Amino acid sequence: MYRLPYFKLLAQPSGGTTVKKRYDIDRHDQRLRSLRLLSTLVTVLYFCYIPVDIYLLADIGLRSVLLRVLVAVPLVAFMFYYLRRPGPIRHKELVSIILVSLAALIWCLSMLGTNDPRVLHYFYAGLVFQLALTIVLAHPFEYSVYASLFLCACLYTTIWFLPGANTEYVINHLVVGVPTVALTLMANYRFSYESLRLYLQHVNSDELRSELAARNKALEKISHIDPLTGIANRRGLSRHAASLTLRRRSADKHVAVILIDVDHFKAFNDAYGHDAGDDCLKQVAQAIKNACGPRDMACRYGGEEFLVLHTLGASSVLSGGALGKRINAAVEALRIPHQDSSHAYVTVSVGVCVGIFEQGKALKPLIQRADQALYAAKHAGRNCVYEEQYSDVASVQPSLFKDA
Ligand SMILES: Nc1nc2c(ncn2[C@@H]2O[C@H](COP(=O)(O)OP(=O)(O)OP(=O)(O)O)[C@@H](O)[C@H]2O)c(=O)[nH]1
Repeated sequence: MYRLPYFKLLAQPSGGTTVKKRYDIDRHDQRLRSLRLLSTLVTVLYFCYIPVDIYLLADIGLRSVLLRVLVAVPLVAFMFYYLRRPGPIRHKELVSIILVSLAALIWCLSMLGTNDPRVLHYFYAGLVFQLALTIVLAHPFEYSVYASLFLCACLYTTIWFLPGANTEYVINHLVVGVPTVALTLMANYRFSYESLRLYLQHVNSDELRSELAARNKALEKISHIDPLTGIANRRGLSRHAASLTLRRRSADKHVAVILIDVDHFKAFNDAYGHDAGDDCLKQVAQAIKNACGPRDMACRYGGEEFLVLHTLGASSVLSGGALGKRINAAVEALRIPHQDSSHAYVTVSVGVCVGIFEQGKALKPLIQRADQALYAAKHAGRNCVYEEQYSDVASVQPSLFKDA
């Protein structure tokens, strides 16, 4: 069976329920606000017509006042009370549209009491109710259709009982009434459909935005991790260093940069193959990470080189040199055979530089000094730790921590 696109959209599944239910829930407040405002305006307009009734059709003036005050006022009061209560927006819209339909019925009943033939001109005003039902209050299309049918039934039943009404008058009225009903219903359909379509567009772009945010977050996480060893990469180090400067604004700013380089790694690759080299790097990375404290940052600095940013301060028990030694010992303890090393196992050389890490300043000077210390460790025979102190004014000679 053919269904209008508006109803197809409403019936579509969305987030475990239907579009209709989500639309009603998500747009409740917005729809209620406009329903309240427009209902108030329509009510004011409705009661403003009392003097018009009295002026144009004096014989039904009292009847009109009584019907509007005794019947319409309590109904309007009930509607505004109901709009304030919690409940689904569709129920509130239904109450509002029923009230407008009843207001039209009350108006028709008033007209029935007159003997004044001028009522035939005035009766065209009944079509104003159609405008209120479909365009002004802009209720959901299905409600507007039922209410329009009810209004047509009221108007074109009453019309036969008006003084002086004949077939020609009824046809004249229909000539205006039928297009008014049809065109306003079309306008209402368009409005209902467009509102729903815009809402769905909004939902889709919201979903896309949150999906994009989640993917960006995942991507951001991945981009800070070295895929081979699973520890941080240089980007991760930069991010950590930046957060460190923020956190350590007034605290002790001493840090130790520890550079670790696997000894004779080219020879290891040549002897055992690249895959075994990869596996060795993974184990070394894990050993370095395990040797570090919770506030330290271990990263793969490049190739077979690692860097640890060790935060010194009241909470840190180990000095930079001591942590360097611990890392050196941890790698040696892995006992990864290395036939081309004089130590018979895979070892690392370590360069340490302790210095002040100022906010906004790059780590680079400290890393350069750590690299010099590492170079010294390599030249001293490898598998040892060298440390440098860094200050802007003085350069300090490397000192040996552990004999190879
Ligand atoms: N398997 C593997 N090898 C790597 C990786 N990255 C770098 N390398 C290798 O690491 C080796 C580094 O060699 P060198 O810079 O000469 O240093 P080395 O042989 O360790 O000598 P020293 O540092 O002086 O003790 C090169 O052969 C690179 O190919 C990697 O991700 N996996």
